[in-house]
Amino acid sequence: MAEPVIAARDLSLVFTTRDGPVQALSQVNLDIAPGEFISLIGPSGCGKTTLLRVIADLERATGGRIAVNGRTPEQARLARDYGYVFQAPALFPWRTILGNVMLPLEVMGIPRAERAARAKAQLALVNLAGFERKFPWQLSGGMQQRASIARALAFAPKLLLMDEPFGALDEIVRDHLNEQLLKLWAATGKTVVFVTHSIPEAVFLSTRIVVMSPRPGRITDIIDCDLGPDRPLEIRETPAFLRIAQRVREGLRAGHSYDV
Ligand SMILES: Nc1ncnc2c1ncn2[C@@H]1O[C@H](COP(=O)(O)OP(=O)(O)OP(=O)(O)O)[C@@H](O)[C@H]1O
Repeated sequence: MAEPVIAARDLSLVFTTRDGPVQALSQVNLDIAPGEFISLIGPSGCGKTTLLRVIADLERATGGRIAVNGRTPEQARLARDYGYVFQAPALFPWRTILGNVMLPLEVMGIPRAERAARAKAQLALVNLAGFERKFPWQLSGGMQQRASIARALAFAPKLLLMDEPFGALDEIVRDHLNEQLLKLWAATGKTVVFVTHSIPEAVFLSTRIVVMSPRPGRITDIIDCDLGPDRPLEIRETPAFLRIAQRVREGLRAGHSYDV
C-alpha cells in the first residue's frame, strides 16, 4: 500500500462532560490510501463526526495515534492538507458565491486576480459557472452545498473531509449531487472521507465503507465496495450493489444496541 493519507492506531477520544466521561472513540484502527473514497456510516452518536474532526485537528484524541499525510493533524491543518465540508453550507450571506469561495485564498494572501481565477475554476468543477455574482440566499440548498464544496476545494487539497454534506437535501437533489461528487472524485483523484447515515449513498460513492457502532464509538466492520469507477445511478438496482448494501445493513444491525 502507498503511504497512507490517514493512519489511525488504537485511536480513542474521551470527552469529559458534567455527567461524566463520554467515550466517543475507542480503539479505532484505520488506514486510508491515496485516492480512496471512504464512507463512515453508523447510528447517531457512534463517533463519525468526532473521527472526522480528529483528522481535521478540530478535536484532539486522548489516546492512540493518528497521522495525516505522515504528519500530526495539527501540522496537516497548518499545511492546508485538507478541505472540510460541513453538514450545513455555512456560507457568509453578505458575500457573493465567488466571494465565499475566494475567502480561504484571501486568508492565505493569494493575489486578487489569481484567487478569482482559482475560485472560478472550482465553481466550474461543481457546475456553478455563471452563479459567481449571486448571493447564497439566491441559490437552492443543493447549489449552496456545491458552493461549499468548491470553497473546500479552493486550496486544491488532495484530501476532502465531508460531514454528511447532503443530509438535509431531498432525495432527487441528493442523487444528482452524488453523481456529481463521484465524477469530481474520478476526475481529480482526491482522497475523500465522507460521513453519511444512508446505506445507498455509502455504497454508491465508496471504495470502502467503515461501519461504526456507539457506546463506545468504534469500528465494527470495513466493507470493500468494488463496483468499479463507472457508476450510473441505475447501478443501485444491480445484484452486486444490493449484496454490498445488505452486508452494510447486517454490519449496522450487529453493532446496534437496543438499550434505548
Ligand atoms: N464536544 C463534545 N462534548 C461532549 N460530548 C461530545 C462532544 N461531541 C460529541 N460528543 C459525544 O460523543 C459521541 C459521538 O458523537 P459524534 O457527534 O461524533 O457522533 P456521530 O456518529 O457523528 O452522530 P450523528 O450521526 O448524530 O452526527 C456522542 O455520544 C456525543 O454526544
